[in-house]
Amino acid sequence: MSGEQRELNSWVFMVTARAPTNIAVIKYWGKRDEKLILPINDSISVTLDPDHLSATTTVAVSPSFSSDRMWLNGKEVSLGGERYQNCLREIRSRGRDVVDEKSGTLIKKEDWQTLHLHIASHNNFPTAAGLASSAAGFACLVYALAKLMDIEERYAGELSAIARQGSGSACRSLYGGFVKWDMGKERDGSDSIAVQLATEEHWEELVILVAVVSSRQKETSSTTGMRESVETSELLHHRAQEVVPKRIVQMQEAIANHDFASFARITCVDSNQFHAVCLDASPPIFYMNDTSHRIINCIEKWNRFEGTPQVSYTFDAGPNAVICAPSRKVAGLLLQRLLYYFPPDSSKELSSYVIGDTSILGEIGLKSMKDVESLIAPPEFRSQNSSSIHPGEVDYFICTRPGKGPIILRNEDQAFFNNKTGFPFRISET
Ligand SMILES: Nc1ncnc2c1ncn2[C@@H]1O[C@H](COP(=O)(O)OP(=O)(O)OP(=O)(O)O)[C@@H](O)[C@H]1O
Ligand SMILES: C[C@@](O)(CCOP(=O)(O)OP(=O)(O)O)CC(=O)O
Repeated sequence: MSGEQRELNSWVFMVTARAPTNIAVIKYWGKRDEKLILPINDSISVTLDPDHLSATTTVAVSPSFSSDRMWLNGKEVSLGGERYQNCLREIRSRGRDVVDEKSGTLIKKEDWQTLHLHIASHNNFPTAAGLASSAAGFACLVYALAKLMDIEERYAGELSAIARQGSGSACRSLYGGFVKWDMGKERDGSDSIAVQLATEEHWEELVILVAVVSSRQKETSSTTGMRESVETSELLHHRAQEVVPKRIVQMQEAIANHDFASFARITCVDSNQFHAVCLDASPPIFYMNDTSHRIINCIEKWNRFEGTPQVSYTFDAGPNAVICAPSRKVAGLLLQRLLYYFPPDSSKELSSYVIGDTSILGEIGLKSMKDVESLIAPPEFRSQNSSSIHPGEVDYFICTRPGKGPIILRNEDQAFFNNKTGFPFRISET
């Protein structure tokens, strides 16, 4: 940095971005390189609407900062972990000369190595509950820092390869719509990148419903679960070598052709195989719980009753279900079923039980809990008794859809730092 800028130590330059989560329909499970986070198979995901599930991150740089610091959901967290350090190092090495137009400050590219960063991020959904907070979080961090440092990709997917080093699934959150993560072949991971298969508009009729079964932190992290599966499950190797390559081709075709029946079939069997791999690990890993199994049962029964898949289900490393319907009409039928089987416990209002894009509720005439109480058993369950109703087992539902990739939020009111000090407005005491 030049002499006169060194004296003007008061400037703060910052950028705020928002990035979505994604849900895998062909799962990533298993690494061939733990440090670079290189997978043993390709995967495909749908990006979820950031209005309902996303991370928002402000990154700031100032000569007045004495160290790199990060606040996650209002609480200071350490940036010392290898994954944060790898992302920061990769991003810093690509930083370019930047002029902050407001203050006229010039940051030279070599300054990025010595200037410290402040990072504040908030998720609009529970962190570490198996709702891919790390995917949205690392995608957002890398995207925001790339804007701050004016980084241009030297090859398509370069930013996704950096986000991947934060959390594998994060690479897919750099794009909207339908995304494939190519496992790649190179040892340095440069070809292990995300590629957009289709934008969110390509199949915008899809409706996605997340059943949040438990928002508590899970027992086995994805990272540990994957490592133990690679080390002990024979099924995992068969899956990666024989099964996934075929499914990737079939899934790409299903997405390209809006073929919901194939999309749903592959999504369900792939989720089930991923959980079978976890069960095949030694000791076995359980991510789904009884409620998850009941949700699967309810959907399988409905699909079989109709003779063709009405909706798909998939579960990541946790008990929450992500259910996909081909249209608003079918999503309405799905919601009626789910609210019938899994009503809230008596204390909850409908408006806090179903959140996100709740317009479908109105379309099916559900305005209050009274309407939910008067729902009748769906035809495929008419022969059963009331023991198939499980009040209070689902925390809440999020109604969403395929969504767009990361964006920059230009309104200064959306930043988490005071633009004079570069420190958070509010710091949580907890
Ligand atoms: N907004 C964020 N910005 C940066 N890092 C984040 C953010 N949110 C979460 N993380 C990181 O991700 C970690 C949680 O990741 P973890 O894999 O345990 O949960 P998850 O992503 O919710 O679940 P899964 O990846 O299994 O779907 C946090 O401890 C934190 O390090
Ligand atoms: C089940 C999954 O959600 C696993 C996600 O694993 P992570 O990306 O969280 O794991 P790390 O790379 O170790 O951070 C399937 C998927 O998203 O493809």
